[in-house]
Amino acid sequence: MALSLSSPCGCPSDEEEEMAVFESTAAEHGGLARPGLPEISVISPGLDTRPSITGPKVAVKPQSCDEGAAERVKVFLRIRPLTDTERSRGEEQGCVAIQDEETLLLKAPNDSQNMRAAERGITPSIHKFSFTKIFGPETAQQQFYESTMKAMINDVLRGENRLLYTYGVTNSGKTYTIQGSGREAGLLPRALVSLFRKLQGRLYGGMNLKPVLYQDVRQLSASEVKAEEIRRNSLLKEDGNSRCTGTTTIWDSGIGGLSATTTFGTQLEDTDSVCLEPDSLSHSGGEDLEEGVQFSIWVSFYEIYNEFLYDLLDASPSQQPRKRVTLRLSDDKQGNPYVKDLTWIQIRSAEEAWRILRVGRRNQSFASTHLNQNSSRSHSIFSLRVLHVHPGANSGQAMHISELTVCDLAGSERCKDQRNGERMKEANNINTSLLTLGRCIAALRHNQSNKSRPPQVVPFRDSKLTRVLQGFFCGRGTSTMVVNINPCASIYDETLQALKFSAIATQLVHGPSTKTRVAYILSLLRDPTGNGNDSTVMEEEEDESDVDDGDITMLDTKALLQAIDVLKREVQRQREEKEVLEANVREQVVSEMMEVISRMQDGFSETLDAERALIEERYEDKINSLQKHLKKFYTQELKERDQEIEALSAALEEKKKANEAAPMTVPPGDSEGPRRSQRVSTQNELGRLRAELDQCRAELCTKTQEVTKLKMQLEVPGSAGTLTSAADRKLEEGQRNLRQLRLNLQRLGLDLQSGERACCRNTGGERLRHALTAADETLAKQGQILMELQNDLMLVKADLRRKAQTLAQTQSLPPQLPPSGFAVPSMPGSCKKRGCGAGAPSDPENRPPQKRQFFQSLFPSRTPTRKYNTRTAEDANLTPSSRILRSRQPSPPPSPVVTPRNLRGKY
Ligand SMILES: Nc1ncnc2c1ncn2[C@@H]1O[C@H](COP(=O)(O)OP(=O)(O)OP(=O)(O)O)[C@@H](O)[C@H]1O
Repeated sequence: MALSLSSPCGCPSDEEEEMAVFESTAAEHGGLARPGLPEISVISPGLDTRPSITGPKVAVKPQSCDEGAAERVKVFLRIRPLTDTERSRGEEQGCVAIQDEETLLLKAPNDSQNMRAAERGITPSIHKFSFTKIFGPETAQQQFYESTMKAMINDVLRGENRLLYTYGVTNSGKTYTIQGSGREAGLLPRALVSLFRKLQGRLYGGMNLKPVLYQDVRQLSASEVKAEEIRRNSLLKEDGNSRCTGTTTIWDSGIGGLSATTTFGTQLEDTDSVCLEPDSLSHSGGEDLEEGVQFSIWVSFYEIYNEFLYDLLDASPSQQPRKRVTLRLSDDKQGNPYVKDLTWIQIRSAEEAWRILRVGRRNQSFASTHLNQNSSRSHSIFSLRVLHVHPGANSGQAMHISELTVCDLAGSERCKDQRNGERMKEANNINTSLLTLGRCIAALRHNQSNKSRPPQVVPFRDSKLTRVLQGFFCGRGTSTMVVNINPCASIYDETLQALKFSAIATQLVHGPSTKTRVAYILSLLRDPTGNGNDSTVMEEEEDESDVDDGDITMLDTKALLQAIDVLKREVQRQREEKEVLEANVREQVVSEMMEVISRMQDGFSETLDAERALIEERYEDKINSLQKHLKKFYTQELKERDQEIEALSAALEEKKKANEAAPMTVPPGDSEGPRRSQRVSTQNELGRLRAELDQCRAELCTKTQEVTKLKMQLEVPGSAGTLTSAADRKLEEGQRNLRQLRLNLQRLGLDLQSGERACCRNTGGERLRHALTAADETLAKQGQILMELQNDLMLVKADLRRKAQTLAQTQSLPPQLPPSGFAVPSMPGSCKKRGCGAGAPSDPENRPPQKRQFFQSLFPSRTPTRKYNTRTAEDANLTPSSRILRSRQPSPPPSPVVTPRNLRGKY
């Protein structure tokens, strides 16, 4: 698994530093993931904690080479356990894994946005984070307190300012961590108990010293003290009243510390019933406290709700609900922000502190959201100020003031998940202030790591939250962050964003006091070039003349005008810087978009290719099946044709044999003349039909070749659609031709059959005439083929007419006619064929009796007076059909005149 780049020396360059911040904060601060991301992103607190390319990350304890001994901001991670309901919902998918005490692995579940982005190659699916310490779900409250907050109490009592704030997605356990639930007291009650145990016997008895402004102390007059006393008592009474009206209230601040069990009919029920086990707090005395100093403890509690500040300890004597008064934020002379008119209550025990806290919690904004039944809709800030009072000093003079602030931030959440308009507005405000906090931390980090460059303006003023916490980030105290996460898979993406945010905080160091705005302006006046390279000098100067430097009213008009000029230049410079930055960002956006588009293009063309291949495959299958069917069909057709042809050939052959055998069996005689001539004529006809059959065969062969050619064309791949349609057309044409051929063949077959029938019946004149008439009709139907026959027929008819006329003329001249044996020369051929010629056998024995009778009855008056044993030239020119027709013509009757009409009537 590849890891992100590392610097082997452990001291990264400015660019690398920026990159680390960019990588860890890109998503929530509008940054961009860079192309070519590794599979795993590594986000670690140490500037010198660098992942190795070849091996696993080696976490090195923070030791910056250029930051000396500056202490790093502590960021603790706490993972809350899954509830039974969450388990049953299948939220446990192992997306949060503790690698060691400092390293956490986040693996994107399948249905997360992060996984979808990872699948597109935009971001890694596994993230590695490092923290000061990681606490798993099994961590007890006491253990967590000891590792995180216990030391802070000592620091505060030593006079230092400390901030602890929780950060995380909604329902991740922030309130549980700060306040606790049920018997599991959180950090704050434990800290209060611990503090007062340390201060046993060291509390300042008076109430005349009160914290004011940012960190000032004011001596109160007697009447003011009285007013303070009344306010304090009323608050404690309020808590008492609440307890009395509740069903069960037990408050015990006995030896074991603080314990309370309260059951209210409100949503605060759980959090109000916090208790500490007697043995959970080890005794820790105040041995290390400054000798002789007494301590006065004051607390305040307020919330930032929808960017408005509300005092949670603003006791209402009437107990009637009234419109809440918003508080204002002001700056003191040094430009330090403070909450104006905030209620500060002096407390003398942990019990009192806790009771005050409970009163405040009752005023706090909670609501039920889809993720948390009792969700904090505001950032709540509980502050505890410790006045270090020197007994030797003038009455009421505080030697020093220190502060412990515990901030329970509202959980970040997706606005779109909120269905209620009010909840959505709250979520929006929460997210905006958290975003500003992130931007402040990022700017601070940038300024710390890029000292050679002009400092960025830290946008503390952009939200109320960052303004009130500003001092802790600017050197007037230190901050500790507790990141709470919920290991549910369904909120993985939000958890990832929260961790990325916290990753920047892990890179912060507790620097010396940074400049306030006034101080910043003054520094610019001292160094009009605005290089900002005077941090060390400024810090030293600030220490010496803090008050003087902060008073901008000391400057005269000229200096102020000069300051304005310098500021204008600074604004111009920063604007240019931003423009360059924007151009870079745009460039990166464009290049990344281009990459995404090209990836999409690749994807589309791949899909297109696959589709094309699929369609081609389908069409090839279709063509193959079409070819198969056509092949089958034509094979069948050819087979049938072959069979028909074979049958016809066999019939022809048989007929041929029969015809060849006929002259040998039939003895020559007078009556055989016409039969033979008819047979010859029929044979000729058959010969002609055979020739036609051969021609048809040849045609069939050609068609078969065409079909084969078509088949071959069908087998040629490519341009399937056109080829198929062309093949279809050709095949249809071929089929039509074949059908035509089949018809022709059938006709020919019929002709042959009728010819054969005629041949068989050539002994019966009438039947022969009928057969020939039928053949004639059949032949007449063959338009083109019989055209010639028709012509011939016309010729023959013309000839007959002529002969009939000649005959008529001859009969009208009796003396010129031969006496006997001379027949009318009407149709020599036909006479010859029908046995009327001189060469015809006259012996009645040689003729078949029935046939001779038939001929005699047919031609009763004819005598073979004239021989037609030789063919005339006219005969030689006759076509077979003409000859058949002539043979069909009977001998002229003995009537004196034979007209063509009469002859035609015979037919
Ligand atoms: N470490 C823990 N052990 C047991 N239960 C816990 C733990 N952390 C949180 N819970 C439980 O999880 C639920 C949500 O916790 P909590 O209300 O503290 O979340 P939150 O982060 O403050 O939410 P929001 O931001 O919405 O106020 C509570 O029921 C709480 O008791």
